This record gives sequence, C-alpha cells and structure tokens, in this order.
Amino acid sequence: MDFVKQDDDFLRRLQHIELTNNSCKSKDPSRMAASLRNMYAHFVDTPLSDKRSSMVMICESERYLEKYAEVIDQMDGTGLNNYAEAALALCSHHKNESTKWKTHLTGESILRMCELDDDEEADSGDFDIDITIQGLKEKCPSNFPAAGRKQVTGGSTEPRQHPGGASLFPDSNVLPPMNNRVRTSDNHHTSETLGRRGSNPSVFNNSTAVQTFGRHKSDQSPLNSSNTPDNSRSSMGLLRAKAFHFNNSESPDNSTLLGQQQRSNLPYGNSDRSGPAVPSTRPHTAWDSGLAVQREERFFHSESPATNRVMVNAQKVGGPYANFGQKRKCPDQAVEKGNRKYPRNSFSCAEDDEEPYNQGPNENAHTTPFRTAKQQLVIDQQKKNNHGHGGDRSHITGTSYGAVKKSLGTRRGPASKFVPPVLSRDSDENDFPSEVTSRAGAGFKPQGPQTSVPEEVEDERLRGIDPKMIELINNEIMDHGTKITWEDIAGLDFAKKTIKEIVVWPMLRPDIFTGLRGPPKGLLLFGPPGTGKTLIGKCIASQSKSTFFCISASSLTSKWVGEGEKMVRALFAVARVHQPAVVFIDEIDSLLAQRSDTEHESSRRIKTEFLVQLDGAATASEDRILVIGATNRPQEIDEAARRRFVKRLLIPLPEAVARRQIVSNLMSQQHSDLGDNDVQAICDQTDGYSGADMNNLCREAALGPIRSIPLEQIETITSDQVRPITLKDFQDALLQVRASVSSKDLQLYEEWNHTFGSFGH
Ligand SMILES: Nc1ncnc2c1ncn2[C@@H]1O[C@H](COP(=O)(O)OP(=O)(O)OP(=O)(O)O)[C@@H](O)[C@H]1O
Repeated sequence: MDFVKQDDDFLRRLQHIELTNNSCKSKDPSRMAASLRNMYAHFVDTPLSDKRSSMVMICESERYLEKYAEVIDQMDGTGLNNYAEAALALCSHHKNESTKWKTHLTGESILRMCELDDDEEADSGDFDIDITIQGLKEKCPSNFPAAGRKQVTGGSTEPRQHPGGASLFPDSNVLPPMNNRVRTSDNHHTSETLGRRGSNPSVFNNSTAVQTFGRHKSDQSPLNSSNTPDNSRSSMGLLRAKAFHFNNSESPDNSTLLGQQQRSNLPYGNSDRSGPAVPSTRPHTAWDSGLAVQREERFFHSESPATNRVMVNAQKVGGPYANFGQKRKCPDQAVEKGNRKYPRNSFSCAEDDEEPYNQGPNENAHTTPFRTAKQQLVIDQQKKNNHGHGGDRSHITGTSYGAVKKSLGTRRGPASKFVPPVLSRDSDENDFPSEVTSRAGAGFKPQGPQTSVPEEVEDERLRGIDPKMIELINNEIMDHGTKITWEDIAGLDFAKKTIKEIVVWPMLRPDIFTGLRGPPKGLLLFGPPGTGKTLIGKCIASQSKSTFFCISASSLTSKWVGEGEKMVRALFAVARVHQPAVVFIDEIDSLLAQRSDTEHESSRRIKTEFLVQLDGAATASEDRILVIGATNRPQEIDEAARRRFVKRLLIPLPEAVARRQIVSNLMSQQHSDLGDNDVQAICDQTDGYSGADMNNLCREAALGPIRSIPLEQIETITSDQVRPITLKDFQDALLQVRASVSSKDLQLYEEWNHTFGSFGH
C-alpha cells in the first residue's frame, strides 16, 4: 500500500470520503443526499491513470461505503439506501451483507476480464450501442471485425478507421447495430455509453471513457449534474461493467429514458427478444464471478426534486445477459431460443416475472418498494420453501414448528417410510406434488393458501390444541415409513409372540378383547441399543393397522423447553383422533427419569403431563392408543412411571440364528457368493453383536468389491461388472465393525429384567 500513500490525490479523495461518511452519520436526509452525491462524484471522478491505484482506492473505500449502507438502511423511504448499496456493490461484488469480504478485483483479474470480454464480444449477438468518446457519439456496425472495433487509440476524437479504410463512425445520427464497446488504449478505460439512437451526443469533457446508459437528452452529459464538481466525469475503467448515471434533469421525460433505451438497444432488453435477465438484486452468484463482471440494475428516485436520479447498472454492455428496464425471462426460454444456457439458480422463472424490482422505471419503479438484496433473498427463500411444500405454509414459523427437516422422533433404518394403513385421504394427494404427499403420507393433507389450519382442528378432541403443534405432529412425528412385518425382525421370538398376543390382536379385535382381556396401554421395551426396539414398535403399528407416532423423549425435554408438556398433550390428542394409534417414545428414560433435586421444572412438568396422558389413555377404555416406551436404561425410569408400563419386555442381543437371518436377509439383496458355511462362519465370529452391529458389518463388507475397483474405472464400470461380496470382505469388515455392547451392560439388563421384566424364558 506504500504507493498509495504517495499518491496525494488518492489520499485527498479518501479524506473526502471520510468527511462525507461523517456527514452521512448526521442522518439528515437532505445532507446525506448531497454528501453522497459528492462522495460519489469523488469516487467516480478519479483520473484513472493507473489501474492499480484506482483498484486500491476502491478497496479502501469499501469500508466507508459499507458504513453508508448501515446508516442509510435505517432510513426507509428515502431511496438513498439504493444509492449506498449500489455504490457498495461496485466494490463488493454484491457481498454487501458481509464485513469480511475481499474484493475480487486484482490486477490480474482485471486484465483477464478485458481479454475474456474480448472473446465474449466476438460471440455476442447483434445489438446497438451508442458510443461516446470525448463528446463524440459514433456508431459501429455489428459485423465490424472485433479487432477493429475494440481499439480506439489515445482517447482520440478521431473516428476509428475500419480496416477497409471506411470510418467507423461516419454518421452520429444513424446508428446501425454494433457490438460492444470501444476501449481507449492509452488509459485502458472502457467507453461504454448506451445512448438512444439518433439522440444528441452526450458530452464528456474528459478523455477518459465513460460507460453510461440512457438517452442523453438536451445535450446533457449524463454526469452533468449541478451537484458534481465539474462536468468531467470518468468511469472506473476497472469496473467498466458498471455504469453510474447522474442526471440532474427534472424533466419527467427523463425518468423513462433508461428503460426505453435499454429495450431498444440491448439484446434481451428488446421485447421481441427473450433471454435470461440479470439476477438483479440477488446475491452474488458464481456464474460470472470469474469475469469479475457483475450486473446490477436498479433505479431509484429521490423524493427531493433536487436530488438526482442515479442509475447503477452493472451490466456488461452488450453482453448476453444485458437486460435493463425489462422483466426477466425464464432461462428455459433462453435455452429454447438458442441463447446461452444459464445456471438455473441464478434466475427465477414464472413467479419471478411478476417481481417488481426488476422492472424499468417507466413501469413500476415509482410504485414498488425497493428491497435490499437480503430482503429479496429472504423472499426468494420463502417462495422456494412454499413451493416445496405445495402451498402456502407460511403460518408455520421455521424456527419453531414445521421445519422441513424432520427433527423429532427421527429414527434411522429402512422403516422410516412406513405408511400408516389407517388413514386414507388419497383423493387429496393427487392434487399435490408427489414429494409432499410421500413425505407426509396418507395422513397429511397439504394446505393451500386458503386453508391455514389443519382439518384436525375441526375435531372436538383437538379443541384448545395449538394448530401449529398439530401440524408439526402430523408432519414430523407421525411416521409414514414402509410397512414392517414380523419376518423383518430377526429372532426375538418371545418378544414377538408376547406382543402379538397382548397388543396386536386386541387392537385388531377390540370387540373380543374387552374388560380383563383388554390390551395394556403401556409397553416398555428395554435392552441394549440397536436390538430392534424401534423396529418392533413400527411392526406393531403396521401389523395392528395403527397410526404410528414416533418421538424422541429427549427432543421433548431439550428442544421444546417450556412447550414440552403442550407437545405431549397435543401428541396424545392427535393420537386419539387417529386411533388406533401407537405412540412410540424412544429414550423414555430421559422423560421419565426418577425425581431428583436437580430436576428442571420444565422436565418435571413434561413428565407429569405424560403420566396424566398415559393414565387417560389407560382409563378411557374406548381409546385404542398404545404407548410404547423404549430405553437402554430401564433402571433410571421413575417407579411411578414404571408401574404404568405393565408389560416390560427385554429386547436382547440377537442370537446366532437371528444374526444368521440378518446376514442372509441383507445379502439376498446384494450380489454375493456367500455359501451357508460362510454365513455360519460370520455368525460364529459375531457373538455379542447387536442387530444394528450386524447391519453395519454387512454394509462394510458390501463396500469390499467397490474398494477393489481400480480408481480409473470407478466412473465407467457397470454394476454387473462389480464382483460379488465374499467371505473375505466380511473378514475385513470384522476388523472395522466391532460389537457395541459390553458384557457388563448386558448383565445389568438381565438383572433388571429379572426384577421388573415380563420375561418368559
Ligand atoms: N432383530 C433385528 N432384526 C433385524 N434387524 C435388526 C434387528 N435389530 C436391529 N436391527 C437393525 O438395526 C437397526 C436399528 O434397530 P432399532 O433402531 O430398532 O434398534 P433400537 O433397539 O431401537 O436401538 P436404540 O435402543 O439405540 O434406539 C434396524 O434398523 C435394523 O436394521
């Protein structure tokens, strides 16, 4: 930065910016407006004799500009925030929400930008651009050779000669189509003026080039503002992709110039040409960052008549994205019409065409409020989310309820797609995207904009329950996984038999199982982790044709602090509506832990509510709700709660037969050459493995054939060329996957089972 310090002029300008910044802090709108204009004029009016120094000036100025954004953003309705943000965007490449960005501009990137632009210019289509150099407006034919039309030496006012000898700019009033800009080679600045064809030439008393957009009316330079120190204005040659337009005219006519100009002269600005538009106030996207060419289009008007209209346009002049004062077009259209392909994320289709912020000043610029990039981002995000859910669900606050990601009662494993067989509202599903209905399952009724309250609210039993919670339960806690059969659960014969007798049959035939034969309302499954407790819960729901609600107790206590008991109440209420129902509560020990002095008040309330609900489910004989608690730490459960789980079943580690079944089941879905002896060998070596451990072992072994594929073939090899899984793969996998349950823990389960369990063997 030393060379900057030597640059007195630069320092003077920085000082001025600093002063201006201070005056901005006065928060006086009129003073601020004037200050900003002056600041901006200094900012722009730099004798850009050196690319690097101007670049550094931009970098140095950025923090002041960011301050502007902060100060001015607090002032709604002044329009000045546009100004600051636009100026900020000049430096920040749209990263004006961050304080830690670094400019993309480097000496190299700037030079590269010019070269790349040269290439792009050769490709771009025909369109018209007025060129103004030193007050001379000339024209260039679109078919003029690139080399010829790009170089204008010395900022000379002499028309550039066509290689063939003809003047490039024979007639300033008749402007045939041309491509792109003219660059002055002495100062490396770019002259880009998008003027209206046939209009009077704009006057720039400076040999540096200026990039402007719009018709220059009444011989006014677009920078000819009374508020600017002089009429000499030079653009930031480095940032030639951006244009700054100062216009002091109060003529209403001028307010419409820019949009008109743009439509008539730019390739996609023309109404009969379609193409993707600049993603206006969107955050910086990657598609153009390599060129360091950003596009920003924005109009804003000061409320003060004395305040100039300022246009900031970061379009690349004549580039394929050029669009100004024009609604954006869907990129698909562009593809259809043979234009360039653009990253879809950079654009919005359909509904975006309705967005006002991208319209020209003669359209809605006066009536639509300006949005900052951040605001626009939030709006876009909301739109995206709403679309993803098949309707307006904005009534669900993402921070509290209805988060897209399933956060409660999440369980892993294949059963996550269980479809409850009880509810059938298939007719509604057809109207919604498949991902919505599949995610929410049969019990889910997507809501359109008009129906903000779930239909269950209509139910008497849901009176007083927060509709948001109801929806959360429907979407997040009600499980809609795949159907589980008893055969899917290896081993555990005693547990399966007991459950069928005391739970499934009574739920299937409530008319027979009445009175003393009535099913227990609480079932406790305890045992080592990964032994299939959740699997059993899902199987019960599936086989008893019940709706399955699965929630993790720790979520209730930790995530829903202060609302946990409401959640419990809502959960049981919804379960009552969806009878027969199975409420599976994993890690129930964390919900029903024994009382202690350190127990948190909210935890105590949740526990109390849960026991009340459990009692209610038990006493209301007509209710067919089964509560299944699962735990790895049964000894921690409060004795009052334990009493309510009248059946307590140990779900032990799978025996050899069960392990064998697990391996066989999983391998049957894979290409393997395991014989019976191999499977037996695997079972012999996996004593003490849980069902989940066996699952992991098989997964690890299944990766063996993939690992043996040479790296260079991994992209091309077909699936039938992958070798089968062998015993060797399992032996390797056994080194990776160990048993997760200790024998000491097993002993504890056995003891507790012996004391409290419903053991039958
Ligand atoms: N008996 C079993 N038969 C088949 N697969 C099993 C069995 N036990 C466990 N698994 C496998 O292990 C995975 C985890 O099982 P599950 O979640 O039901 O265990 P869990 O006992 O509920 O575990 P945790 O106590 O940690 O919650 C299942 O998805 C399944 O793939």
